[in-house]
Amino acid sequence: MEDEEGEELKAILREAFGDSSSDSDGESSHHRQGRVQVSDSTDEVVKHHTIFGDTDIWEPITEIKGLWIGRDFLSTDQQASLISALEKEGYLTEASQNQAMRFGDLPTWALELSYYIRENILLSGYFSETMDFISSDNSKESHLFPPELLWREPLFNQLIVNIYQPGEGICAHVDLMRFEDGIAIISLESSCVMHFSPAEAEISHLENVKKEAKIPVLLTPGSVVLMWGEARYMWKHEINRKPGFQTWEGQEINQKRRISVTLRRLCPTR
Ligand SMILES: O=C(O)CCC(=O)C(=O)O
Ligand SMILES: [Fe+2]
Repeated sequence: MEDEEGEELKAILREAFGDSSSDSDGESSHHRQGRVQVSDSTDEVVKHHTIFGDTDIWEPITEIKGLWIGRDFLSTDQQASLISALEKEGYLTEASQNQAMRFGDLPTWALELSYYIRENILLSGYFSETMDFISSDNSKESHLFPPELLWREPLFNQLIVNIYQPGEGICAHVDLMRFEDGIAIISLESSCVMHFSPAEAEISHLENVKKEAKIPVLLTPGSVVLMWGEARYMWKHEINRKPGFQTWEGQEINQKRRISVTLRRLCPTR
């Protein structure tokens, strides 16, 4: 019975996220523009469409090295599939449950998500096996993810699902050192602003950064945040959803339930 359910879930996820070996997903299961699409003989330049993938979903947060956001990383259908996978796990049943954690062998949906992240980074146009084109700032010429992190196996082996009711958030923190570098956070449901501020102990290592700096990053549903290097070790991140803190471009963001899936890798135990 469990196996059957597992197979069913796998099928749903394959349909939504696509199979990395045969990428035949059409517009129906993929609202954002296709990742693998060739233009017709009219030769018109179709923005967003390249045979190498969606380069334009990725945006560096230029103030913070190693911080990138992939907007519309998951289509509306993919977000719905992910939410139903979380529902099937029983994570969303009780409003009082605000966190679920898994270590080691991740469930199929999380493995699919990990492969999908890797695939998108590889296809992004901001990835090089050698790091030699990396620029010293966090511009478009810099790196989305370092190759040694992208190719580790497994890419992630720990996940946390955070379920935030309106008004709930997470205090400023640097993720625990028991996790390796290279963290991905997928956002679902309500949009919110995550603020980054320099970690006190690291301020002297951060060039041209004032200690009171606070960098807002808008996390929209279906987006993925990639954090590595300075962003992971030298900056704290927080989400304050108390009234008055969630504004973007002068507008208050209506706060409903928000779900995030954080994927990380544990440091090897000695
Ligand atoms: O919910 C989020 O987007 C962030 C979660 C987070 O920072 C954490 O679990 O360490
Ligand atoms: Fe965190």
